[in-house]
Amino acid sequence: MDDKPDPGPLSESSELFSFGVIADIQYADLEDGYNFQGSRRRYYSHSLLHLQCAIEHWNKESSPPCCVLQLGDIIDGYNAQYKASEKSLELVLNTFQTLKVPVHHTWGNHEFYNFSRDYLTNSKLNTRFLEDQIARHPETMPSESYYAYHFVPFPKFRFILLDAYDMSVLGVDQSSPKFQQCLKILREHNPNTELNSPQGLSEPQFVQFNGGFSQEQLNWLNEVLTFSDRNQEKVVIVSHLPIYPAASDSVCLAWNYRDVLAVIWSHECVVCFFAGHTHDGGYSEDPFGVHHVNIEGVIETAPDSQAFGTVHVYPDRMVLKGKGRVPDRIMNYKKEKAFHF
Ligand SMILES: Nc1ncnc2c1ncn2[C@@H]1O[C@H](COP(=O)(O)OP(=O)(O)O)[C@@H](O)[C@H]1O
Repeated sequence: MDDKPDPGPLSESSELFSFGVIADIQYADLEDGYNFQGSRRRYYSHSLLHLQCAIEHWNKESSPPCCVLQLGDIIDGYNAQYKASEKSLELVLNTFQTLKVPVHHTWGNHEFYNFSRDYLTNSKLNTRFLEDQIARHPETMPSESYYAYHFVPFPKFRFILLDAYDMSVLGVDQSSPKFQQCLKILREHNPNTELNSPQGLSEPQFVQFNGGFSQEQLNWLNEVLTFSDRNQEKVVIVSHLPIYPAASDSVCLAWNYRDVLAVIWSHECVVCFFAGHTHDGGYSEDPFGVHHVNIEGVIETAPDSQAFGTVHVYPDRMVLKGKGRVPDRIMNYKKEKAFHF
């Protein structure tokens, strides 16, 4: 199944560590279905078998990954309709229990179709306990009002998990001021009666199934990246929603993707940004040398294929080795920014 050519010559330098990536499992105990347009088949129950295969692969690696990044939408919204949200989540999380390394969970729209933000905060999908704190830098501590944190899986490498539904009408108490504020933003950009429809929009990302980043979260991100720049760290950012138009269907972008890009582009340290949501995947290197990688969704992956990857980290680059429909990618660090160990 993995008969793709090698991703090009690798330099003599040795691998420092690796990590796994997987997106949009969207498990449900249902017959196959289709996406909204009817153009992509969705394999709701087979997605669990895809996850099991990915975990078996990571567990068997001679040099195991340091962790796995689960990019959100772990179970499908249909579970809520069938009152199966908790049962399905338990099944998928029990499968993740067989993984021998930690998993970091990101939250996507389907998390909010099934659960409230409060429920998620108190659930096993909250992996903030895996965060690292920076002593004497309280400005790098995330607030409790969004689900985001950072951690250091290997010296000089910082991973940041972002909350792309910090500003959203999903999962928020409808009587709260935040809900009213988010609904106002959404309505200002989307006059459609059906707020999930991007029809006629000049900014098609303003749909109900997307969300955005609050100024508070962006300020926090800026502080963490400032610390990373100063300490010559390499940074990997993870979010359910993509932020770079050339790597994604425009309907799938975060509402205020430009604001996140502006923060990232004002720093040197960011190597790559991993997202899910766009089930067809995508990749682009932006003009500032940041690699945007959208991982193909498990839910739209046929039983005879696969959709996950392992990223191998070297002193001068990261190499994504994809399985099945996830392509290999070489992500060189910005010029002059390679580590010389
Ligand atoms: N073009 C559209 N017009 C109206 N509703 C839509 C449109 N695209 C998606 N939706 C609705 O938005 C919700 C999320 O869409 P879905 O494709 O299931 O999201 P995801 O890709 O995250 O699985 C669903 O309820 C779907 O019916």
